[in-house]
Amino acid sequence: MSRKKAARSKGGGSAPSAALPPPAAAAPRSPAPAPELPRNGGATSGRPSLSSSGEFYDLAFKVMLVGDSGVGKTCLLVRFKDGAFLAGSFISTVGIDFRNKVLTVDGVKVKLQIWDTAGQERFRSVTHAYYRDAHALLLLYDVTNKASFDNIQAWLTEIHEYAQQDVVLMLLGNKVDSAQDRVVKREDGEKLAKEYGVPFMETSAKSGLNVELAFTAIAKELKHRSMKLPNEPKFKLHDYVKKEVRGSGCCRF
Ligand SMILES: Nc1nc2c(ncn2[C@@H]2O[C@H](COP(=O)(O)OP(=O)(O)OP(=O)(O)O)[C@@H](O)[C@H]2O)c(=O)[nH]1
Ligand SMILES: [Mg+2]
Repeated sequence: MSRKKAARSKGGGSAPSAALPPPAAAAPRSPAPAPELPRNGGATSGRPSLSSSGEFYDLAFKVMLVGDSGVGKTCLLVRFKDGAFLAGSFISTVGIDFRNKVLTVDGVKVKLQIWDTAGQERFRSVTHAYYRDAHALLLLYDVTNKASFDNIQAWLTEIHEYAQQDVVLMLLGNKVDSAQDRVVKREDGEKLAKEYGVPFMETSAKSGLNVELAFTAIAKELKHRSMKLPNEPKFKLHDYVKKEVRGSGCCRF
């Protein structure tokens, strides 16, 4: 399993790095959860745990970024983790990489271990092995690349085959800052998401639009599933995303 980045046609740039945890096993569809991170979702213990970066957290979940090569998975992760954009460079991810971030959700510290997968076909067998331990998947396409949108159906088939049935899934149309190059309309993304019953939002790793929101929404859903309090109303991810996207002023970059 390599964490290195292979330089692609558009030149150099920095990439996230961290010691890569291995998948629990190579065989897909076997429902054995990783002991550290129980299925959707579980506290690691009754007490807070300490992350490798020295931050305490109450709950930990694995989130996987998937989608065609070049849609902006690595940039989305870097934007979320570091608040920066890897401008002008495209260093295609090799295999899989990961970064951790601890969020505070309704007063609870939630650690997201975010796995950044390679979109290139040749690494597909590597990423397959990681699906089954993912608590949530962010599936990306690029609004300036029609093929990446057309491939969403194939990605959903793959997800259906390899991920857990109860995995939290969200569709993201990235690069909305590139308004002049847009070829996939927001309505098309909305329609596809509705067809498959998944929450949807448009994002920009470049401007930061909705990046925090996408991860926060996932963390909220996982936290609510894990810590359902009596008398607490059910958290509805779809409704939350709709409300927050409207509030974020979806089309300002
Ligand atoms: N304009 C714009 N460009 C972006 C955005 N996100 C990523 N890019 C650019 O798109 C290219 C690909 O981004 P990456 O994040 O490396 O793509 P990836 O999905 O990780 O690709 P693989 O690792 O090959 O799967 C880079 O040149 C980025 O600078 C965005 O939101 N807006
Ligand atoms: Mg990448």
